Amino acid sequence: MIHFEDVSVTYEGAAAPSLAHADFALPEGELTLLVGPSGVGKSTLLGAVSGLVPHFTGGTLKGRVTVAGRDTRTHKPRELADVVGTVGQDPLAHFVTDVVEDELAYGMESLGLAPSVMRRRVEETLDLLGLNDLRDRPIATLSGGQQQRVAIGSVLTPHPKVLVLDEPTSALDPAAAEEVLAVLQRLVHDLGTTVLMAEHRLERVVQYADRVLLLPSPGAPAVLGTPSDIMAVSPVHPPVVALGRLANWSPLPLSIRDARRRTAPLLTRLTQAGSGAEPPAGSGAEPPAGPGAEPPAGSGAQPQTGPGAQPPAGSGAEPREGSGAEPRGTGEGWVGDGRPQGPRTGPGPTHRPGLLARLRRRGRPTSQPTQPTRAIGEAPATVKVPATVKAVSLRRGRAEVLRDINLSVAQGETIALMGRNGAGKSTLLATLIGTLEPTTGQVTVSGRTPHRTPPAEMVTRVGLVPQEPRDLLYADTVAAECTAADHDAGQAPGTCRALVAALLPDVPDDTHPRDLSEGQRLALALALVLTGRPALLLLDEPTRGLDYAAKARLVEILRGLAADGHAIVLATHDVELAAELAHRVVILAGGEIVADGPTAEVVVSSPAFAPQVAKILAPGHWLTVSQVEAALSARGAS
Ligand SMILES: Nc1ncnc2c1ncn2[C@@H]1O[C@H](COP(=O)(O)OP(=O)(O)OP(=O)(O)O)[C@@H](O)[C@H]1O
Ligand SMILES: Nc1ncnc2c1ncn2[C@@H]1O[C@H](COP(=O)(O)OP(=O)(O)OP(=O)(O)O)[C@@H](O)[C@H]1O
Repeated sequence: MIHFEDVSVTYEGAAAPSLAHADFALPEGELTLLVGPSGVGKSTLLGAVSGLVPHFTGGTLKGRVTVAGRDTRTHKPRELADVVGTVGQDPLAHFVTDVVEDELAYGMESLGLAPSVMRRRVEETLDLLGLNDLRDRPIATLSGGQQQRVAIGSVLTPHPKVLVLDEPTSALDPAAAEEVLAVLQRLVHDLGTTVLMAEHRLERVVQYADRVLLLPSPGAPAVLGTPSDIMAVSPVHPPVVALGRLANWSPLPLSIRDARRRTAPLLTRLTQAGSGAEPPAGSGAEPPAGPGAEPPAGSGAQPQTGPGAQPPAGSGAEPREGSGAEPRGTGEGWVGDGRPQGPRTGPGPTHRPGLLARLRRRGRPTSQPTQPTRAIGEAPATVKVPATVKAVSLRRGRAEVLRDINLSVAQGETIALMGRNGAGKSTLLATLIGTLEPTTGQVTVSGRTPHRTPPAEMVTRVGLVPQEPRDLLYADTVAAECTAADHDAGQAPGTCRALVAALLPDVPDDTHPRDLSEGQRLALALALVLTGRPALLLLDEPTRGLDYAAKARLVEILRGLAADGHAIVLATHDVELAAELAHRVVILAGGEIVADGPTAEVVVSSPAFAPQVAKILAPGHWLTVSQVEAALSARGAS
C-alpha cells in the first residue's frame, strides 16, 4: 500500500539528507509504528507519504514514494486526500472550522460525500472518541487532549485507506490513548485500513503494532521488522523492554502481560536484595527533602520532611543515544484536504491567546531587578511554601471546571497533576500563574495573589511552561528571545543564554524559534521561564514530542531545580515521567481533587496511572527501571 523506493529527502540549504535511502513496502491492512530518536526524520518520512514533503516543505525528494499506486511527487496532497488522512504533531495547526461537529464533517464535505453518510459517520465518530458531550463546543474552548481527539476524529470520518499519524496520543490521558489505539486497531482489522504512526511514548503503542519501522540515527536507512525484533536493537524502547533487557528475558516482552509471566526469578533476586515489597529507597514515595521545607498546609497528604528524603535516585532509566533534534524548517501544516498547509505562521498564541505571554511579555518590568542576579546553583529563594490554593472554584462558560480545590506546594517539592483530559489541570495551573481568576477561594503564590499582582513582580515567584511552548515565543531568533527574557526578569544580560546553552548545546543564536524541533522549543521555553528563577515552576505536559533521551535530560534538570529548592508542579499524562520525578501525585477528576499523596501510594494502585514497572512487579513498589537496576546492583555489591 505504501512503497518507498530508495527515497532520500534533502531540505533546502541542508548539508545532508534528513531521510536517506529509505526502501521498504508497507502492506495494506497493517499498523506500522515508526520509531526513532528526535530529529531522525520521522515527520519527514510521514510527510513524504502524505505528499507534504516536498510539496509544502520545499527541498528535494529523490527516489519514489507511492501510496495506493499514486506517486506522491506527481500528486499534490489534495489529490491524495481521498486515500490518505493525516494528523500532524500540532492539532491546532490543523483545524479549519470552529465547532467540533463541523470539524468532523469537514473532510467528508470536501470529498463530496452524501449528507446521510456524513451524518452517520459524525455520530459514529463522536461515540468512538467520547466526544458526544462536546459536539457543539467551540474548538478553542476545549482542553488540549479534547482537541487532539477532535483532530483524530476529523481524519477518521472520510474513512481513508491510509492513515498517517504523528504522535497521535501525545496529549491524551492514558485511558483515552488506549481508546484511540483500540479504534485504530479496529479500523485496521475490520476495514483493512493501513496505519502508519510515529510515536515517542512506546509504552502506549508498541503492543498494537503489526510492524515497527525504525530510523536508528540520522542518515541511517530505515529498518522494518516485527516489534520484538526491532525492540531488541532499538535505541528507543519502552520501560517493559528496558526491564526485559536488564533481566535478560528472551524473547523480549512487549506487553505487561508477557512480562508478568517472567517476573518470578527477578522478584526473587530483588527480594533477596532486601527491598522486597518495601518501597525502594529514593522512590517517588519519598517526600521532598530540605532543611526548612515545611509541610504544605491544607492539602490531603502531608509530605514529611527529614533526612534521606530525596527525589528518585539515578538518572533516567532510558538510554541517551540519539542526536538532539536539529533545527526544523517550516512546513508544519497538514492534510491535503484543504486544511491549512505550508509554513507555520508567526509565533504567539493562536487558540489560547496570551497564556503566559500576557504575563511575561506585556508586563515588562519598569523598575530594576526585583531580585539580585544569581547564577544557576546558587542558593534558592527562601520561600518555604511557595503556593497555597484554598477552597478554589472556577467557572468557565457554563461549567464549573474547578471545585473546592485545596492544595499546598512546599519548597523543593515536585507534584504531578494528573487526571483525564478536561479534568481541569491546565485551569489549575492558570490560577497559579494568574491568567485566570478563581470564581471563589484564594490562591497565594509567594505571598501574592497572582491575578492581582503585576506580572513583573510575579516573574521571580512563578513561571509557566505552557502546553504549547510556542505560546511563549515571539521573537525572530533565539538570541532575541533571551535578551527579552533577561530584561523581563531583571537579570544580567547573558543569563538566559547560559541556560539555553546548558539545555540546547548546539543551537546557534540566530535560529528562528519556529525552526526548532518540538523538544528544542520546549527547552527554549523552559530556559526563558527559568531566567526569572521562579520559586514555583509550572509545566503543562512537558514531555510532548520528547524522545526518551530528551526526557531523561529534562528529568535531570528538574531534579536539580527541586534539589535547589524550587517547587515544581507538572500537569502530565506521562505516567513514566511522574514515576521518575514526582514526590507527590494529585489526581483531578471533574475539577475536584480525588487523590493526593506520595507517588508510589497513589499510582501503584491505579490501573490508569501506574507506570509499566509497577504493573509488572506488583505487589512490589518499584516504579522505574533505574530503581530496579539500583536494587540489583546493591545486592551485587553486598
Ligand atoms: N521543513 C524543513 N526545513 C528544513 N529542515 C527540516 C524541515 N523539516 C525537518 N527538518 C530537519 O530534518 C531533520 C528531520 O526532522 P523530522 O521533523 O523529520 O524529525 P523527527 O524524527 O520527526 O523528529 P521529532 O521526533 O522531534 O518530531 C531535522 O534535522 C529537522 O531539523
Ligand atoms: N473557555 C472555556 N469555556 C468553557 N469551557 C472551557 C473553556 N476552557 C476550558 N474549558 C473546559 O474546562 C475543562 C478543563 O480544561 P483544562 O484545559 O483545564 O483541562 P486539562 O485537565 O488540562 O485537560 P488536558 O489533559 O486535555 O489538557 C475542560 O472540560 C474544558 O473543555
